[in-house]
Amino acid sequence: MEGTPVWNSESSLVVESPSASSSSNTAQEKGSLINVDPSSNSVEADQQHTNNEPLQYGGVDLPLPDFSSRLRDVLRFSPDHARMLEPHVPSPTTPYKAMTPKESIRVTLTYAQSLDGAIALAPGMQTALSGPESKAMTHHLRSRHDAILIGVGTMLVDNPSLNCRIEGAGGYGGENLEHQPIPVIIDPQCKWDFGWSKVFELAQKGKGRPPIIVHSAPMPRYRKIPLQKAGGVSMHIPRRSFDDHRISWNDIFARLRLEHDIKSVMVEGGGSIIEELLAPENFWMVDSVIVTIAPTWLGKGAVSAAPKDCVQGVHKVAVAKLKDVKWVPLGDDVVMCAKPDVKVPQK
Ligand SMILES: NC(=O)c1ccc[n+]([C@@H]2O[C@H](COP(=O)([O-])OP(=O)(O)OC[C@H]3O[C@@H](n4cnc5c(N)ncnc54)[C@H](O)[C@@H]3O)[C@@H](O)[C@H]2O)c1
Ligand SMILES: Nc1nc(=O)c(N)c(NC[C@H](O)[C@H](O)[C@H](O)COP(=O)(O)O)[nH]1
Repeated sequence: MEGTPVWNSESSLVVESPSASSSSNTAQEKGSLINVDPSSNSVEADQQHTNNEPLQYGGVDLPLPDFSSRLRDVLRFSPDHARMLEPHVPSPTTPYKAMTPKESIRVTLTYAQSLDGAIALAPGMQTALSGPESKAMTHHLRSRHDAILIGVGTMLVDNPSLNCRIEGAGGYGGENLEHQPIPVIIDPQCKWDFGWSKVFELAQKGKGRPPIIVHSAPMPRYRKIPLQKAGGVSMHIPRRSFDDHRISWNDIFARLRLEHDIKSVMVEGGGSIIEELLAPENFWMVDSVIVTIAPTWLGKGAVSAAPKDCVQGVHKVAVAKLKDVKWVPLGDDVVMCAKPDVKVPQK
């Protein structure tokens, strides 16, 4: 389809951050980044002088301008909006709800949809739905989670950066890899070629962390070696059973917590992943739902975020419900923040 809007790809930076450093897969409780200017969402870098040669005037060296935090495509999110979202993002005081303390991980399900409940124009198509303000919100959310999780379908279609480009995050004016989430890709059959991805490029540049790939089929050496060389991790989790190719979400979240100390994960899609987590057997694992609704209709044939229907006895019932709902207008979009209205099953 011609003229389909897509999100801008990763920023080529005018000035390299001096502090790119080694990455670690050990997660930490995350604090908040302070973003000072609510009126602006991106900072254009001054392109007039980008190398490290001293500027000269009449044979005299002039002091170099300070570009350290003036990076192209760096995003800002208004502190007022950040405060409104605060009860819906993980913080060290948010109680865990999982079954055992070891399995405790806070899960935020977040995505953008049209007015007809679609997340992309067609299968295999990246579609920009979030406006600039809600895009900045997504990156603010990324800064507040230890990990960001997507399905391989999204990875193959979108080739996303999966890093945090909020001003002050590591590689974007901040130190090391501070506030950069660990990308987690659910890729049961090892289809993703990490070596040719943006995630790889950003990890090499110190602007994002190397990923964890969750798979159930054996990972071939030609995939594993570049992954491990870059500091990434292959996490083998067997599928549920012989006739169910899926991996259990309880296993995925428990292993992320137990083996990598990931205490919070932001699930960004795509369609199949959202549908699975909204299903009654999984929805209790979700702590927070944050959905951006964009003022557009994508039409029939679009990729929907609709879970399988639910029948109790002979009656159809709602699949999933929310409570503590808050609506936050952000630019032309509206963002719904809420908590699942479900009981945690007892073991
Ligand atoms: N609007 C948004 O917020 C948003 C967000 C993300 C993706 N998208 C769009 O969604 C589309 C991709 O969606 P999709 O449904 O094709 O792909 P997906 O990203 O949901 O990935 C699906 C794949 O993940 C794996 N998977 C999922 N659950 C699994 C489980 N329990 N066990 C084992 N493997 C599992 C399977 O291989 C499956 O084929 C793209 O068009 C993308 O642009 C939109
Ligand atoms: N919040 C949101 N609004 C959208 O309009 C849209 N298309 C996505 N899609 C999510 C998906 O994971 C994308 O691939 C990444 O959002 C790409 O963004 P990055 O390169 O990682 O910054 N997400």
